[in-house]
Amino acid sequence: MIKCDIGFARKFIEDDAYFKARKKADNALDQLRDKTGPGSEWLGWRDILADPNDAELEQIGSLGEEIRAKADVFIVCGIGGSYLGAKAVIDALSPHFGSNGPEILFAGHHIGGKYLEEMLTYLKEPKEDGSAKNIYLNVISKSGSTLETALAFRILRELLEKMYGEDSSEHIICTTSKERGLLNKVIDEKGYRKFIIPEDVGGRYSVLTPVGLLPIAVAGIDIRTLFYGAVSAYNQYEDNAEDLLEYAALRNAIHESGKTIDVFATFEPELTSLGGWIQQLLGESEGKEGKGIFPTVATFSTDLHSLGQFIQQGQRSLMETFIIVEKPFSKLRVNEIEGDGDNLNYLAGRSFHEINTKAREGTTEAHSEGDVPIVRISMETLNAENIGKLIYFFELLTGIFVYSLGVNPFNQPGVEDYKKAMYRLLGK
Ligand SMILES: O=P(O)(O)OC[C@H]1O[C@H](O)[C@H](O)[C@@H](O)[C@@H]1O
Repeated sequence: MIKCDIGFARKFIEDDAYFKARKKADNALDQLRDKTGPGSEWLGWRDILADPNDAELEQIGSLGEEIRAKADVFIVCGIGGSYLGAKAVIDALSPHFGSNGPEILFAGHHIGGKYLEEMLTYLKEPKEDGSAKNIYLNVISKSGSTLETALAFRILRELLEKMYGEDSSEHIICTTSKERGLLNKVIDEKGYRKFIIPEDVGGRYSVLTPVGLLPIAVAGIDIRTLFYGAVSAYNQYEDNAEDLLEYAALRNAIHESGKTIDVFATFEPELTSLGGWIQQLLGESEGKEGKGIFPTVATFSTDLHSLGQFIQQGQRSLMETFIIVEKPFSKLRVNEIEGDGDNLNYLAGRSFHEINTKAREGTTEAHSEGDVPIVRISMETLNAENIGKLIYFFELLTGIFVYSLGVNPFNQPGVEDYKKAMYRLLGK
């Protein structure tokens, strides 16, 4: 179960304001369930959990295994919702160093030429035994026309065609919409394998579709456990969404009170990328019509040594949301040394988990005293099931909170503005 504790934040909000916001949250949940809110044609992220497609999970799982067995390198080519979810889950559940399967690289998520150039060089370099790397490429784009992704795909596709000739179609898997978009033209031409992104699931809500699931499976993570974690959260909140309603109401009341920034912070470096996924999910959903609380991401205690000063004493425009793992997932303890030259023997025998927990408790105390409302979201252990639950927790929270602001959570009209200006400047 995902726990949500608003206790450290609730005291910053008057009862009247909270109960008013709570009413809005209750109505927002009704709108989601009855499909009566704006953008209700985009609620497929709920439907896929209400009626799981086991055959597709099986198919993605076995392709993931096949690629794991064959590939040295697997490239995820996508941007925004087409890579952030996969990266979040993979980083949360994979080893930091070394690899237990193909090396997973990301491309198509920016226009940095040096990065792509160096990637090409790296891909062409032989392995230690002198043989060529076996490379697989998963291009992921619902629209098929996103410039960053399309450009990287063009460059990488050329390399794979040079390396594998006719067989290159074996090495390229496309994840895109059923019929729309330019990628479908290329798929028809070249015969690439294809996975479909349901029309009614927007990019930032798509991690539990083939968009996220194939890369996650290639990383060796059990996608069924992940997916069914989300399914159990779905069932739980269909039954009782009290926690989420409280959190959405509180966030709404904090928004009303004029706070403009929510720092999504974790004390576990494994969860930094999860912050990136939450940032898009909430940010693109709520940031419209002059409304929203800007979601930003921090990893503590690292960033307490850079952003901590501002959070403690800078402009009081902040709230924080801590993402917590309760149980230790490392055994490391502090060793005792003779002479205690570094004065750390007082910690000897204690685990890093305990020290990290004290850092979190100390931060909660200090930031609360600095008038920063803190919400604590926690899972008991870091595993695929709980990450699945957390994914649905934040998807549903986003839907409820953004509807309670009176905003459509499922479009992103503002993103087009930079694209239009860029295309004009490029002479498209
Ligand atoms: O999957 P794609 O169509 O390439 O879209 C990738 C991303 O870019 C867009 O500009 C949107 O703002 C995002 O919501 C989306 O996730």
